[in-house]
Amino acid sequence: MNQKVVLITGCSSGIGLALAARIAKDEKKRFMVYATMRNVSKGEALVEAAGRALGRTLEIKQLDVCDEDSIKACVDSLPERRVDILISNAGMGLIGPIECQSIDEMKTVMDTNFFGLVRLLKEVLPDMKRRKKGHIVVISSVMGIQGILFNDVYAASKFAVEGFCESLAVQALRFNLNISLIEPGPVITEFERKVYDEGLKTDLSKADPVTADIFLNIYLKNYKQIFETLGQTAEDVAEHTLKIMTMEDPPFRHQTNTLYTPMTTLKYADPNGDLPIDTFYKMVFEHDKVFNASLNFIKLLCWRSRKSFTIEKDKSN
Ligand SMILES: NC(=O)C1=CN([C@@H]2O[C@H](COP(=O)(O)OP(=O)(O)OC[C@H]3O[C@@H](n4cnc5c(N)ncnc54)[C@H](OP(=O)(O)O)[C@@H]3O)[C@@H](O)[C@H]2O)C=CC1
Ligand SMILES: CC1=C(/C=C/C(C)=C/C=C/C(C)=C/C=O)C(C)(C)CCC1
Repeated sequence: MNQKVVLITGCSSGIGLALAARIAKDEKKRFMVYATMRNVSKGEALVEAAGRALGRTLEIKQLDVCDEDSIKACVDSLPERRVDILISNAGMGLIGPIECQSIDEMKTVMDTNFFGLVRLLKEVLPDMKRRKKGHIVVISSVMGIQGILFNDVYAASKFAVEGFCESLAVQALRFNLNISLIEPGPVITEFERKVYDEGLKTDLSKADPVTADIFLNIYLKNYKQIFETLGQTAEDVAEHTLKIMTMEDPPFRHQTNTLYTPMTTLKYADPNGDLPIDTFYKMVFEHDKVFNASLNFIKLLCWRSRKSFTIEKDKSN
């Protein structure tokens, strides 16, 4: 059997966990999955989700994307060090006014989200080039193409990921390698809870009252509602990723959330870059009118697309 070897990072929860379990349970058994996490004692949820696939098409391994030695040890432990599909998923969020965040906190975000990917590729890319075969799939974000209020450093880390991959993609093509960026909007995972809880704990004493007010009474106040309205499940993102992984000619970018695309389209619609900034300004600061109206409009779209999906499904039965 010609199974593809898949290495995924950050599989203790969320998208990584859902994706590892989904592809390990592939009906055609097309994949051998090495699901990695920095702390293997957190593997219980994945063990449960993987079920009978554990020990057959899925193995759990230790890998910390911030530790070069752990990446090397993990790749060295694979048969012939072969990785056909690398899924760089491990990541973390950070929200709040920059004047309330330490440089060390910011460095940890860059170190995990950006240098984590760089370290992985330094270990895996030379072998892929030699074999002239491989697919690098990176869980980026809509924030890899568009900044969002109070996500300054997180968005910067995902922009770094995107610039890095866009540069590398040309060279990769010369070696018959593909790179794909998966760009989810809000996804309901541990990420949301961790970021929100940390956000609530932010020491706002270094922020001026206006900034503190915007963060607490606009951003955090609407945060949960945004995830409830627009949020996708990790399983849904896993399905999108599987589709991209199995394409003959995979795209460089793929957004997973059609409810969010009106927002990212603003970026491509205006070369001056003012349209998304002005629109977000209105959505945030005239939020009573514009923001709620926008969310209600998106909810309506969501309801209609679910309805048409149900009708399509009914038709096909
Ligand atoms: N949730 C969302 O709204 C969105 C998320 N994303 C991206 O999706 C990816 C997955 O996030 P998501 O599943 O939502 O969040 P989770 O918090 O559920 O999962 C993040 C995973 O990354 C792991 N991780 C963090 N640091 C390291 C490290 N140094 N080495 C190895 N693993 C590490 C975590 O491990 P541990 O349990 O040990 O902390 C965890 O397994 C991230 O890259 C994120 O930026 C993109 C768009 C939207
Ligand atoms: C929709 C929207 C907003 C919030 C978006 C959020 C919160 C997106 C989160 C995305 C995530 C978590 C991506 C992870 O990589 C604003 C700026 C409040 C107002 C403008 C419209």
